[in-house]
Amino acid sequence: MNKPLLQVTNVNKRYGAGCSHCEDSKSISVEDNRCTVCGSIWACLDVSLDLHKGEILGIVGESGSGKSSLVKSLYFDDEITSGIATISTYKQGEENIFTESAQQKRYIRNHLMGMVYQNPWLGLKMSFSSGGNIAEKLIASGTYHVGAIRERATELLDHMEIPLPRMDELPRTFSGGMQQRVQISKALANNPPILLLDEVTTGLDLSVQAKVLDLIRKIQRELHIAMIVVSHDLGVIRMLADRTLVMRHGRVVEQGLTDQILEDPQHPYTQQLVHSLLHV
Ligand SMILES: Nc1ncnc2c1ncn2[C@@H]1O[C@H](COP(=O)(O)OP(=O)(O)OP(=O)(O)O)[C@@H](O)[C@H]1O
Repeated sequence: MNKPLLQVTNVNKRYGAGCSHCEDSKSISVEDNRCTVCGSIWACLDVSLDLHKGEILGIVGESGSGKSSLVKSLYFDDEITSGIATISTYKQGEENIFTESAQQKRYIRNHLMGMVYQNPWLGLKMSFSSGGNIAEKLIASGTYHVGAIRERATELLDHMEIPLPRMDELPRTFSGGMQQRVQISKALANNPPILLLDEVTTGLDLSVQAKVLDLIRKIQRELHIAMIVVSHDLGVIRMLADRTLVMRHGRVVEQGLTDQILEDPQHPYTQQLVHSLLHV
């Protein structure tokens, strides 16, 4: 198989000062990721994953399992404690992006990745119009021509089924589902090969959620973009992900093809998740 587009190896993310006891990840219980000595929380423990070109990788787990910490670290919103991540189209996949300079990290964020947050206030500037939000991302990645920006914004908003007359309106006046669609348009503005989506449909009404999920599937099919989709909801993961990683207390407890995980979950925690999905 080709080299993964994104390869993450043994990522650890700790909140708190840490101590000699928890430096050894084996001393952290699989039932609780808090260090019993210093109280630090190990949000990610030895997390490794591969993301291939054009695939959707789902990350599922209950609240607090470390999913957001992982994607926020990949987008450099948060610093990791240790670990490696490489992107095959960045410096031939030979540099650990976590140890790059602030300037290089900005380059990676602006050219190689897009991020869609659960909370649209984190991904959008509510005092800019929706077109202005897309312009901001395009300018950050080196597109300055006003006509080209306007054209790209029109194309993206149309793709996400946002009525074009609303391009000049503030997203603060939009519904939750529309805000998420503007956020996705903004994240796609610079054509990144990798899109990170963190609980993007959580909190939306079911019909609105279905529309956003459909649009995500559509853009993945049309643009062949690789995505990491984080959700506590296995139903969302089932709709979107080719492969799935199950996280619990900071650790990856199971991974495989989504269909396989749904049909024959191996870990007791995954069995519980699948059972609750089938019995709602
Ligand atoms: N800024 C922070 N300071 C201290 N602890 C944090 C911080 N952010 C997250 N944590 C802790 O890290 C662990 C993992 O949190 P994280 O948000 O990554 O989980 P999650 O699986 O994304 O859950 P959710 O969907 O509820 O956000 C939790 O125990 C959480 O309390």
